[in-house]
Amino acid sequence: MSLNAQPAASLFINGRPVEGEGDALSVRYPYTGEEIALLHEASLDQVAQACQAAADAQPAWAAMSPVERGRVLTRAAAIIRERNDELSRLETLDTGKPIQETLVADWESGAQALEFFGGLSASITGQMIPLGQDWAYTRREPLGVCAGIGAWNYPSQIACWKAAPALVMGNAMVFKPSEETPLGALKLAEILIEAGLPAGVFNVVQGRGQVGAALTTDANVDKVSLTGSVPTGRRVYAAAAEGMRHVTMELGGKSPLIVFDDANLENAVSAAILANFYSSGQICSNGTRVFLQEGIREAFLNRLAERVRNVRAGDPLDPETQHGPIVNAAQADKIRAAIEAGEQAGARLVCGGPGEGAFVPPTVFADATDDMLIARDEIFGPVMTTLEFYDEDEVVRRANGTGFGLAAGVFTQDLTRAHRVISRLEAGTCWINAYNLTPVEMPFGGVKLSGLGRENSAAAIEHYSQLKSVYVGMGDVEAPY
Ligand SMILES: NC(=O)C1=CN([C@@H]2O[C@H](COP(=O)(O)OP(=O)(O)OC[C@H]3O[C@@H](n4cnc5c(N)ncnc54)[C@H](O)[C@@H]3O)[C@@H](O)[C@H]2O)C=CC1
Repeated sequence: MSLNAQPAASLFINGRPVEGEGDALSVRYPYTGEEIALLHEASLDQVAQACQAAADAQPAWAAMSPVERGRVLTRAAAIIRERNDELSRLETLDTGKPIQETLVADWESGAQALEFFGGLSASITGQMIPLGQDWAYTRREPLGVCAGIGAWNYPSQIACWKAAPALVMGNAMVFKPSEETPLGALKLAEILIEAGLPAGVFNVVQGRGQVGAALTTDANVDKVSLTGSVPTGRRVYAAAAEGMRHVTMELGGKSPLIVFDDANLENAVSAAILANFYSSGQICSNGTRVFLQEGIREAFLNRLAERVRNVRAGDPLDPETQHGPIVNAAQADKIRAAIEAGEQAGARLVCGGPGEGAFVPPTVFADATDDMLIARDEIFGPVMTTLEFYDEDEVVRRANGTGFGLAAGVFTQDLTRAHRVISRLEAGTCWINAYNLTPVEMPFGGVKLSGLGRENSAAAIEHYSQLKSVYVGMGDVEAPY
């Protein structure tokens, strides 16, 4: 079967495909390394053109009624669902993630975001504030042009999660996917046009960090929403600050998953698998520090090793495959270096290891300590670090002993302990007796270095709009002289 995934052109500006005038960008299928498309980055002029197209198109889009804007998004969701098979295959080629994942978790999650915000659109209202004779009201207005910058692990989902709330509020968007996974966003641009979005409201530029930096500081850009690493987040936030631009930062993590002695063992093991190995571990909210209370530790590790041994790794396009390759060789090397550091520091390898070529197997460390690199750094690969603990206060302190604060999970049958512990954890997105479920109805985002702002749910609306307050005088104006 041909793996050719060459799009009509590299960029999408003002409603049509446009070829990039910048450096070449080779897109490779992570499983075979084969080139599936050859794109070109946007030149800096083309970044400015895309932002200008967005600025020109935005006022008319914002002037449409909310129900009309919502309808466009709802139609786009339906088109995505009709083409889910084809889109998921492309997502698998772009990312290397198993087709059994992309069929249910990528475009489908994007469609849910479009559906959710499309439906919410018409019910977003302001406030009426009585002031005696006078009164005031508030209007929720668009910001203008929003820049979206994505990571490579969930490229199409990220594009939809950013586009849906931005567009529904009457903003226009220029989106730059990760240079590793540039294909899905181009499909989203086509689908939105087909669904009735006016030309120029959603544009796609391609490129590496330099293109992202130009987008962040373009004079037409009012907001930047980034999904990426903490170092990139720092740079983008600082650059955006110069123009007083709004930001949403969805950054990395090293999240704790705490398993108390009384937890349901099988569910806790399942959650730890979902928290570490889905998408070959390339998920920002992963619970990569698994704290095991001493009484459950041995049974947990035995059962985990038993289940991980059954994983089916292989060709991501094979529907039976559960574990795919790492996105590229550089990332695989980085993961292997972390595994080596774990072994050298004296942590015990329970299962897995460095693997070969594009593949790193699900890897579990035991007997780790908090100061080891594998317990401190985001590895962004299938590496779980387990740590032993004795009591609640201790585990809360250790779980919070990180600069990150994206997510956290607790497994226990004790209702009051579950809520007590969660309330003390410094994390933006938490789970009790579950892990890594991110329904569109629930706000998603981090605290501390893991970012600011929230995606999904009605909370995202606040981050893609600004409030105007209007005081209405109903009587005479009294002045002192
Ligand atoms: N919190 C969240 O929702 C998520 C966070 N992530 C995080 O993303 C990281 C992995 O993704 P990567 O693509 O490796 O991240 P990255 O930080 O290397 O790149 C992210 C994006 O920023 C762009 N970029 C790089 N330098 C830039 C600059 N100076 N100005 C503007 N844009 C720039 C890149 O081209 C890319 O599109 C991990 O740390 C992961 O935790 C990933 C998925 C979800």
